[in-house]
Amino acid sequence: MFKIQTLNKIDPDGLRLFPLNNYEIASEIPNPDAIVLRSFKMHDMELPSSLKAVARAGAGVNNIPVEKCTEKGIVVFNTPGANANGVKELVIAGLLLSSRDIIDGAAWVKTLADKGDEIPASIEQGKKNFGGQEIKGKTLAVIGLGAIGVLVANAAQTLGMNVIGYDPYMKVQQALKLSNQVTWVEGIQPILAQADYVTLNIPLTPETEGYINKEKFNMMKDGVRLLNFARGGLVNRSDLKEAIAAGKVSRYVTDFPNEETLNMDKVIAIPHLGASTKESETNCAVMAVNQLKDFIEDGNIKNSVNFPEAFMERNDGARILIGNKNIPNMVSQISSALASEGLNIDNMLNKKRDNIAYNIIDVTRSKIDEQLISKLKSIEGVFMVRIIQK
Ligand SMILES: NC(=O)C1=CN([C@@H]2O[C@H](COP(=O)(O)OP(=O)(O)OC[C@H]3O[C@@H](n4cnc5c(N)ncnc54)[C@H](O)[C@@H]3O)[C@@H](O)[C@H]2O)C=CC1
Ligand SMILES: O=C(O)C(=O)COP(=O)(O)O
Repeated sequence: MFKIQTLNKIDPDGLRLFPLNNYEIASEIPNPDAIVLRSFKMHDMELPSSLKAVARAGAGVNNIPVEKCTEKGIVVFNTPGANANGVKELVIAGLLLSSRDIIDGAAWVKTLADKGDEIPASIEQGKKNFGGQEIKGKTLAVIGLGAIGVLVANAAQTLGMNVIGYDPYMKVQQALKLSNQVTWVEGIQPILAQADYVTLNIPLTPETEGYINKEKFNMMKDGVRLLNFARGGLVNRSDLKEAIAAGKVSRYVTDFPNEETLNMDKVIAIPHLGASTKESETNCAVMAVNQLKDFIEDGNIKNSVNFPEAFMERNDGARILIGNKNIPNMVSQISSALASEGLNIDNMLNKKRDNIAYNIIDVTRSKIDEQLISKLKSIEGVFMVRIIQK
């Protein structure tokens, strides 16, 4: 029986892919093999020694102590692109909310509820206070051309916007999906200088914390509209406050409000709804569960943020999974240890990512003595060993 702990409510259409004869799923469960979560912050959590994997049903992994997981041999997964359409649609809504005074106008019109027959005339009289501008013909800068950024860029382009994009680390698969009407800009200064609207679609990492600061605001046009559907920490709060007060930013639309931004003028605050659609929740949960099952049952890795991609067809024997530091002489020590136990390697995969290597080894024997685990773990540099018996 594998034990799965859920730290957020996970879409049932995903969870039901865990066969109940083989999996126990609960929000509180001792010694879990794996955790599935959405935005729950795991940083203060003790990582149980039983934990083999963490699956983020979503994109951002800043709520997970990824480095600590890697040290403990815990594989962290996310679900790239699975909620990108949900976020794209809300970013487009954000573009419109920042352009037309829909929110203030809708709040004002409610105040007329007791005015009876005067309502239509009052509306025509008062609507002049809620005018706006159109997005057609305006320039949108998309910062981060990943799963979300590319969808936003393409959609905004079809709405008649002049779309420019910036992403020094863009993946080829994303480049192939980007409309050829979107202009690629090399530097952050030239892209911010041209933009009437800026949308942030980059991850929050130690490098991007406070990415939009005084220096970047100074590169922008006066009256720019800034959209942040990525993470609150990307924007320096006090610099934002100054930029709004100075008229540099005419609207800040964010899916990640906090105590300060909620109390600022010109801020449209949304309660982190980007991925809160049935479609995105199902897509993320299904992808997370399938990836997790493939890892727990067969050791294959797809869409991990800390381990290399690894897939090998199984034979009829047992499977040994080994994580080790990416240093010389590991494979020969591992195969000597297996040979000393009389194990014959049938098939082997060795994949590397940054400082770590991951091995999938199929042997001809179907049952292996679990003592092999401590023998392999005694090799300097090996930090994770698991045996999947046939
Ligand atoms: N509001 C919401 O509910 C949601 C928010 N998000 C946030 O959006 C972020 C992006 O999501 P996806 O597009 O799915 O991820 P992704 O990984 O497909 O795309 C991120 C892109 O940002 C680029 N990038 C990284 N650092 C950069 C920098 N300094 N300058 C320019 N580009 C940079 C990467 O090269 C990549 O192409 C997530 O990390 C998450 O924080 C994601 C999903 C839902
Ligand atoms: O996928 C992401 O990065 C998100 O921000 C979505 O978060 P959620 O799953 O809605 O808590």
